[in-house]
Amino acid sequence: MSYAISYKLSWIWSISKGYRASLLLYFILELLVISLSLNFIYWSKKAIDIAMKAASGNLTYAIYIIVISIASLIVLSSISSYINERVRLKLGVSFQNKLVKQQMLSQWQAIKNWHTGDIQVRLNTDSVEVVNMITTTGISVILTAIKLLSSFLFLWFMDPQLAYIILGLSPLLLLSKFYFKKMKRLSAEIKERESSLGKVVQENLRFRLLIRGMNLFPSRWSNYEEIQQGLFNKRIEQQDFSIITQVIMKFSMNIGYLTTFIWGVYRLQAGQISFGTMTAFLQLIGRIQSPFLQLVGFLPVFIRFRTSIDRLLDLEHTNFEIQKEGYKIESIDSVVISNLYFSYEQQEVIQNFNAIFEKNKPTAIVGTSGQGKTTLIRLLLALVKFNSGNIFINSNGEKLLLSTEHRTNFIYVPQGNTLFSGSILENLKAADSLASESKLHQALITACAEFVFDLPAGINTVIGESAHGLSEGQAQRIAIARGLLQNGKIWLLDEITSALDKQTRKKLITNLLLAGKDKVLIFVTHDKELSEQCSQTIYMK
Ligand SMILES: Nc1ncnc2c1ncn2[C@@H]1O[C@H](COP(=O)(O)OP(=O)(O)OP(=O)(O)O)[C@@H](O)[C@H]1O
Repeated sequence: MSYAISYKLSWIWSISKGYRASLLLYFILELLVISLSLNFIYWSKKAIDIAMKAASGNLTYAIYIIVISIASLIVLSSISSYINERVRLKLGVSFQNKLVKQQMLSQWQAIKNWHTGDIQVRLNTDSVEVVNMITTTGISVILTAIKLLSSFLFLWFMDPQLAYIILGLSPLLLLSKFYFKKMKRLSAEIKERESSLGKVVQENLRFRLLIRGMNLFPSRWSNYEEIQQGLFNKRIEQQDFSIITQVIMKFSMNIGYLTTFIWGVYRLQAGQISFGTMTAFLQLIGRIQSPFLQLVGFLPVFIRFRTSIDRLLDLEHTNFEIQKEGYKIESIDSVVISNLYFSYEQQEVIQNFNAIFEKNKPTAIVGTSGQGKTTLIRLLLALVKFNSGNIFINSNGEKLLLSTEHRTNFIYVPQGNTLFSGSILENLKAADSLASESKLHQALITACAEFVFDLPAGINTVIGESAHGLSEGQAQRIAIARGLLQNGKIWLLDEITSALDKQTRKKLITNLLLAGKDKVLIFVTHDKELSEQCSQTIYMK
């Protein structure tokens, strides 16, 4: 989507909050550097003229000023680069933190619509593009324009005719609509292809074993190669276009230099200018041409920046959950659902659903695939909002309307493999960073995960991405232990016995029913043995 310029500007302005003073200081220092460098040109011209007896004055004094100008120039430009680097890094981190946090809090619509590979590309490349523009490139553009203008005015004061000739020779055609349009199109196409590549790479790597196992390697590889080739072709097209524009630029730049040189030499011979003025001409032409070249070089960066803003704004324009501090409820008697309706977009998944989940009375929720069991869990965890009806928690006779702040009272063990890469201990500590050794052991024992103690590195065993290195049943039991460490009074356990053998399943059910006897227990399950041991069974159909 393309956003209005005023909207983009106010967005950028908001990103720079907290860094504006440092950016202003950087800008002022760079301005000083520009004026010092012009001062240097003026005094070098003067020194040469004094030395050639073309002007009167004190040569030692002129040299003194030249040395001071150069020394101050070095000091000031070092300080300004230091400030700029710091701001760039700090702003980069805070901006990326904000974006990652938003994405971690995104609601189901965004999760469904946005591929993590695409999000990663946007977070890693587009955010860098925006931060660089705010901290460095944007200010450099203004400074370069000032440099160009001041050098041009300086030259104009010395020789107006020459100044006009140089201006006329500048490759202004590069600022044409054609150039902008083509660069904008190429930049958008490249970014789109980068996102597509990000998606395929992420999935091809995540499922690499499965892909080979399912004999899908040839098709997934050719899919990858096709996208990579498309991206390569677009980059080549952009490179060729840049090279052609650079050639045009260099050509006119050299003509500009030659013109100045010939013009100066003839005027020097005719005695119309001094030798000092001639050297100042040659220095100034460099000082006009190089900022001009820089300004033209900024154009593709600027075009990429505009595309990046659109891409990041698209990402930001998704729905996010407002973070609220968790609130622990002292005592929970029951969770009540009444007349609940919920739909994903057009599809109604839950209609007029009613249930009471009481403590000491474990509930089994059963139903065929696609009936809305996982959706019900999402509703209980306030991860999705229902259309109508109510969910409330009964606590000592008080009815608390369910909201995200109550999530901290839940223990949720999702189905499947949900361990993070790192050690088993790190996974457990993610739930309770202060858990004592005995608490960790107890959780593992209740979850029938004693096998952890027999591993060569025990609880410090490192597991790979998606719990690589553990069986599905083992990963599931560690995930249960992790859930148990959270001290919630409402337990939501989704298909926790699906990957276990009969004996372990039986033991796990006994352990959980015992450990959770004063809790509100809700099992989503296809396991008949488990549902038979529950006080009530709710069928979803
Ligand atoms: N993020 C989503 N966006 C749109 N529709 C969804 C989404 N998640 C689930 N659905 C739809 O909602 C319906 C219920 O899905 P849900 O995952 O709750 O079923 P389930 O009973 O848990 O199934 P299973 O036993 O297979 O896990 C399905 O028809 C599914 O297509």
